[in-house]
Amino acid sequence: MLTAEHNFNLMVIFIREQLQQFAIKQGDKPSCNLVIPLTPFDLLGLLKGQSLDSDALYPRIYWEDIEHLQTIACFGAIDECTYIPEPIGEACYFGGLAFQQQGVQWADFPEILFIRPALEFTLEQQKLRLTCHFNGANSIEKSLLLINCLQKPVSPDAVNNIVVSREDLPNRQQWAELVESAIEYKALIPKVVLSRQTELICEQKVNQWDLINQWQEANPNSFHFAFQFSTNHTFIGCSPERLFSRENNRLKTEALAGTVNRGREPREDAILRQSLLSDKKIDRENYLVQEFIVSSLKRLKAEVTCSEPHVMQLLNVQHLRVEINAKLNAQTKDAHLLHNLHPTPAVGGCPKLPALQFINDKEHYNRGWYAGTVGYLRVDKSDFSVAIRSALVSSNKIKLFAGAGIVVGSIADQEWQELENKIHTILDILSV
Ligand SMILES: C=C(O[C@@H]1C=C(C(=O)O)C=C[C@H]1O)C(=O)O
Ligand SMILES: [Mg+2]
Repeated sequence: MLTAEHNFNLMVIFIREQLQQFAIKQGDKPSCNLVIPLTPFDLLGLLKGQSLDSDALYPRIYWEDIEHLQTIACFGAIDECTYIPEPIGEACYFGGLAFQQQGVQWADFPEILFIRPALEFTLEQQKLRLTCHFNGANSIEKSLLLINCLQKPVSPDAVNNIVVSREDLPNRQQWAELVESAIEYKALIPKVVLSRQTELICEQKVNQWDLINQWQEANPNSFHFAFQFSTNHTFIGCSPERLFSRENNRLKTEALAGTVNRGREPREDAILRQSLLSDKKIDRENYLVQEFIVSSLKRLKAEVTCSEPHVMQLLNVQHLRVEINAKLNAQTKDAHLLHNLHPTPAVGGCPKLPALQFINDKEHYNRGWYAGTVGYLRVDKSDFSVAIRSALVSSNKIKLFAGAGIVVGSIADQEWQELENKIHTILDILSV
């Protein structure tokens, strides 16, 4: 175990020695991962410290679950799948699914992408470990190469950038038309979630690691993630919503839908909070999600229970939330869960297919990984967040995404305001 005084270079030497000893014991075809305990340091700082042109260190992934049980930074890949893999042994895959498997044209972000990382730094209960993942010959050499490229962490700074322009797609007028046409379809599609892309151009290049750092400080009770598959684009997010987590055959999921803003003072906040629990339109937004999740799980022969609705408070908004627990059928795999649950009517609509068709036909831009799902898969455990409250960062551009569920009784102006509230935290960080 390293002591706190050891600097980064000593840590690299230490890791190299461990890898070399492991190679002597295992030969060049190791049969298990190598796990090395390290003195804790900041993982966002480690991601920030890496040079953009260290190709071997791509993909770069950051992940923190909503309960803060684990914070993870991954570098490099020893396997890449454009399908949902079924992990065996100690394998772990990080990745995600786009919102819709139709017409995804996001550079670097295909319909499905999962990678098995080469290096995985995991901070858990204040202890840091490095897991070197191996598959076959020369694996240890590959890990050594990556370790030799690693540069020391650089502490995240406050975001200090000026936004010079903003463009909404759809704009306010187009949004009103979109909401109106969704309401015209209400008999066929009782709920559809419509969304907007807001493109900000900043004066300087945006540091995505500083941005996610500040975003997670402002909204700690969320998942925090970043996926960077090449120099050009990083998809980041600070999402309050879980698609599901599974531990062996125990599944946790939720219906999170229905939004009001936070009050300026405690009394107003409490009134708004109460309105979430009593408003009919909000109840409908949420209930349609719950119904979809429960029936999807029952179709997979799971035993399902739901909690009473309660309120989840974030910095600028509060949501109605119902917890759903299930005991899975022994045959159910993560791929079944992903294909059956994603996208739920929290981001798509219901009935699922007509709602997705409506979004595909009418929305003004391509959602890509926004409202998709991101997370990881292992044999015994998997965890996926719904990729909302997310942004695509490239150079000096940030595309911010926000959506709102449209049901009978939705009013375009109020839903526009809901979109504004949902991106408020990040606009605040950028002082727009
Ligand atoms: C689609 C988003 O959020 C979803 C829509 C909500 C709503 O309309 O009330 C609330 C939470 C999420 O289910 C988003 O934030 O982009
Ligand atoms: Mg809503």
